[in-house]
Amino acid sequence: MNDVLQRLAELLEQRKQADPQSSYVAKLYAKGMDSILKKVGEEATETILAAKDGDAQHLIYETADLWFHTLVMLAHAGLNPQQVLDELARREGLSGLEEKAARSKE
Ligand SMILES: N=c1c2ncn([C@@H]3O[C@H](COP(=O)(O)OP(=O)(O)OP(=O)(O)O)[C@@H](O)[C@H]3O)c2ncn1[C@@H]1O[C@H](COP(=O)(O)O)[C@@H](O)[C@H]1O
Repeated sequence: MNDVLQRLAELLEQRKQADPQSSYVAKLYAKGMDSILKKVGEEATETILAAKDGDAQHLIYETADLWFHTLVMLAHAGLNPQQVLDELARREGLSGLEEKAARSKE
């Protein structure tokens, strides 16, 4: 896994024991999955708006916020980024149409 993702995933695990008063992530965990998902939705909307405004730095910043909140979501669900990377790796060998056909059989 990419070093930054690995370090962040480890930090997000450690934050499950942290005081919500001293940590943004611990505060999000304490609020629960619905609040985390609300942040994911807000950050997705902000990313879309940034993609449309044509400012590359703004788009990078908002995408980082979106990725970060999806990592918090995965951690709260007991999952880690490696599992998502493994799924992307599995798809590497398939064309988009093959992937679509495999999904329709599920
Ligand atoms: N990468 C991030 C990161 N990206 C974004 N954010 C926070 O996500 C929030 C983004 O939400 P908004 O843009 O809506 O801003 P906001 O109005 O302040 O957000 P809310 O308080 O309304 O939720 C901001 O508060 C940012 O500070 C992050 N907070 C933490 N991290 C990483 O997580 C680690 C642990 O953080 P703590 O738990 O706070 O120690 C940090 O060391 C960082 O590596």
